[in-house]
Amino acid sequence: MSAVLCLNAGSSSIKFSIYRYSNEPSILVTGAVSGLTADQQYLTFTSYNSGEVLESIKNEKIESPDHDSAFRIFMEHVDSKTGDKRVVSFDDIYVVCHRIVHGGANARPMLITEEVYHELDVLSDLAPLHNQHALDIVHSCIARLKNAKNVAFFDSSFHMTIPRHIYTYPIDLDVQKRHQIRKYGFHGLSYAFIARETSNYLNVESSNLNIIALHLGSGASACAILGGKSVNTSMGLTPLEGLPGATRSGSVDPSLIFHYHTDSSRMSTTLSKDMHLTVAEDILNKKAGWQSITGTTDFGLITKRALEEKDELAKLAFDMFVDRVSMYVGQYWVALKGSPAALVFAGGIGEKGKELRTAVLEKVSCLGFTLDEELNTKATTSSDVIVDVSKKDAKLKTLVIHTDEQLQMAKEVIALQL
Ligand SMILES: Nc1ncnc2c1ncn2[C@@H]1O[C@H](COP(=O)(O)OP(=O)(O)O)[C@@H](O)[C@H]1O
Ligand SMILES: CC(=O)OP(=O)(O)O
Ligand SMILES: [Mg+2]
Repeated sequence: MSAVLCLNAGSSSIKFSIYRYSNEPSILVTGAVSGLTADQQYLTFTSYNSGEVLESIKNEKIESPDHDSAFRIFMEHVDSKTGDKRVVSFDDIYVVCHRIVHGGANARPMLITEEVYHELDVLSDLAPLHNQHALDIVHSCIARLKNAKNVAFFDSSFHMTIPRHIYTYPIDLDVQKRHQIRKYGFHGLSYAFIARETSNYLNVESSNLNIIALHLGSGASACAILGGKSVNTSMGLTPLEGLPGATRSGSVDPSLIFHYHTDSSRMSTTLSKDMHLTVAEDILNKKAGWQSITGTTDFGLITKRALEEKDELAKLAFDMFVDRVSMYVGQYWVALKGSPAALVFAGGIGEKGKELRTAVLEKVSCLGFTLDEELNTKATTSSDVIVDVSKKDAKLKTLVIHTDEQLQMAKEVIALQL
């Protein structure tokens, strides 16, 4: 048997899937380790035999300090037998697909050679919560799966269709050119998955598909898709721009950092003159976001505290997120000339956060989007890839899509016959 291993190193989780290598990839093993930015990590793991569940572990508490150790734990499970059966052996793995968040201006997947590895290593600074973790895993795969090819899939590739006046920043053009500074955008594998699934669901040719897509997880972004292509997205040079995340500030006034001083009651740029730029970057990427307001990275918990326990700071974080997300829906409504066919929610929060969807829909209902509360509740636990949560006969659809970056990579690698 020939198999494809797909690895998706997110900022707070790592997701893994192994498929049989065939025209329509069929699932053999899938799993995730979540909570990598929290005190406790959880493992989920399911293996299948001809579509039937063979072994299932749900949210088992584990200790995993980083992405690479989570990957090792997953591989130990793959290697262990259930009864006398092993669903897939390491020797079966023919190709490993790695989700690499920052791929520079590369529009296509690349076979990872030593040269490509170093090229990606250089980009690590531009995705400080992602690229290095993914590259550590590439390293482990090269050492452990000696027969397998390693292919890099870039989250930024999907956005290479964004027009120049949108991807250009209003700063010195020579500097931008010299340092390849531009809006790149991320979550592209998820948006490619969403675009394909929505186009099938709505029975609209991909070249006619206009949607606003929201990928809301530990990192959150919005994307305007016009004619099946990304024409704008909220993340930028790095995944820091745009919406706030679990530990990321999202867009703030760039001067704010010069006034950021925890030990002084006075505001002055001279007080922060000793703040090194990497410290600033660290604060905005790792010590900001809703964790800095509420003390937790768990948006499910924030929602519960905000709406059930009436916790003031949780409510503040919740309302801030709803505000920022709704503003992008408005902005992209204009980008799509008022003609999107659907608003799509995806990512950990987009898929599980029914309260968040309700709150965002309240804000954007003036545009014509609707939400059926019963379907909204069902969507969170549904195993369907797409759940239509709009009201009956709504012209504009509101959809929840259980996005799957691993399956997107598997389909692409098989189509490319890599
Ligand atoms: N019931 C829930 N309601 C809202 N958010 C949730 C819920 N369960 C999990 N989440 C959030 O989903 C996020 C993880 O999203 P995910 O897209 O899986 O992760 P990553 O960004 O690491 O890829 C976490 O911030 C978590 O708090
Ligand atoms: C790009 C990004 O922020 O990804 P994730 O949400 O998986 O951390
Ligand atoms: Mg993710």
